[in-house]
Amino acid sequence: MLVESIKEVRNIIKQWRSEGLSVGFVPTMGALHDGHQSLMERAVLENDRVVTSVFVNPTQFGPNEDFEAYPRDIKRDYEVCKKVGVHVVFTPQAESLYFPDKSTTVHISGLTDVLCGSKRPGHFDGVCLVVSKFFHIIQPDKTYFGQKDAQQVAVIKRMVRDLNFDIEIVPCPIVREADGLAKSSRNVYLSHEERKAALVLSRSLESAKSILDKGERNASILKAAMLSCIIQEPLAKIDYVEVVDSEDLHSIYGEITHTVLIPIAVYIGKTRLIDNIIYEIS
Ligand SMILES: Nc1ncnc2c1ncn2[C@@H]1O[C@H](COP(=O)(O)OP(=O)(O)OP(=O)(O)O)[C@@H](O)[C@H]1O
Ligand SMILES: CC(C)(CO)[C@@H](O)C(=O)[O-]
Ligand code: BAL
Repeated sequence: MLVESIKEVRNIIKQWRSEGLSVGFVPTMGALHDGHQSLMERAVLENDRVVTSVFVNPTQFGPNEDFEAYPRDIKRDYEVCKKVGVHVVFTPQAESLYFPDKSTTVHISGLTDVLCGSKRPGHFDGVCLVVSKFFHIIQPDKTYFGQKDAQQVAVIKRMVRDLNFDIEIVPCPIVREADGLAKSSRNVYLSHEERKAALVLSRSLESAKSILDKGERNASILKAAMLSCIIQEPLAKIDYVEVVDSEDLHSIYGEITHTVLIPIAVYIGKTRLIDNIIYEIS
C-alpha cells in the first residue's frame, strides 16, 4: 500500500500493534536498486510487517548538491517494494514533515565532524532529523541500514542510544555490481567512461585488503597505497581516503591493532561516490 499521510501510516501501525505484530522499517530516498532490495528482503524475513519510506530528504542536501537532480521514480519503486513483500510504502510530502521556522535540530557531535560530515556540512543533521521523525511516526522494532553508508550507521546508532529510541539498528552488507562497484542510486549519473572509471573505488579498497592480508599494519602506508591507486585514474578526484577506528571513527595514523573501517569518497567527474571495507584484525 502506498501511504502519503502521517496520520494514515500511524493508524495502520496502531492496528498492527493491536494485533501483536512486529514492525520493521527501511528508510530510503528511492530510485531503488538491489542494495535497497537486500535491506527490504531482510526486513520482510525478520518482521511481521515492513514499512519502507521513499523520501528525498531536502534537509540533508547542501546548497550546491544534487537535490533537484536526484533520481525519482515512485511508480517503479512501488513495484519493487510490492515484489519484495513490503506492506506499506510511506511517501510523505516535505510540507508535512517540515515547518518554516525550522526550530528543531538533531545534532550528533563528534562522529559527524569527520569523513562525510566534514565534507558535507549539515548533512548528518538533516539525516538525523528526518530519521528521528520517521522513528517517532513508525516506532519500528528493527530498522535496516546499509553499510555502504558506514558513517550513517555509526551516527544513527549513537542517536538511538542518546535519545533512548527502543529500536534495534540492523546494519546490512554492501551489495555490489558484478565488477565490484557498490550499488548506488547515484550510479545513474555516470557516463559510459565514468562508469568504467568508478571501478577505482572498489579496486583501491581491494588493494588495501590485500596489503593488510600480507601483514602490513601501518595505516599511513596503507593510505598512501590507496591514494596512489586512485590518482592513476584521470576521471577521479579524491574527496577523502581514511583509515579509522570502526566504532568511534577516529583516524588511525600509526599501527593498526584492531578492527578498522577504511572509508573513501571519490568524485568521478561530477558524481561523488562513497565506498568502504571493514577489516578485522584477529
Ligand atoms: N549498495 C548498497 N548495499 C547495501 N545497502 C545500500 C546500498 N546502497 C544503499 N544502501 C542503503 O540503502 C539505504 C537507503 O540509501 P539511499 O536511498 O541513499 O540509496 P543510495 O544508493 O545510497 O543512494 P546514494 O548513495 O546515491 O545517496 C541506506 O541505508 C543505504 O546505506
Ligand atoms: C537514511 C536516509 C533515508 C535518510 O534520508 C538517507 O540518508 C539514506 O537513504 O541513506
Ligand atoms: N545514502 C546517503 C544519502 C545521501 O547521500 O544524502
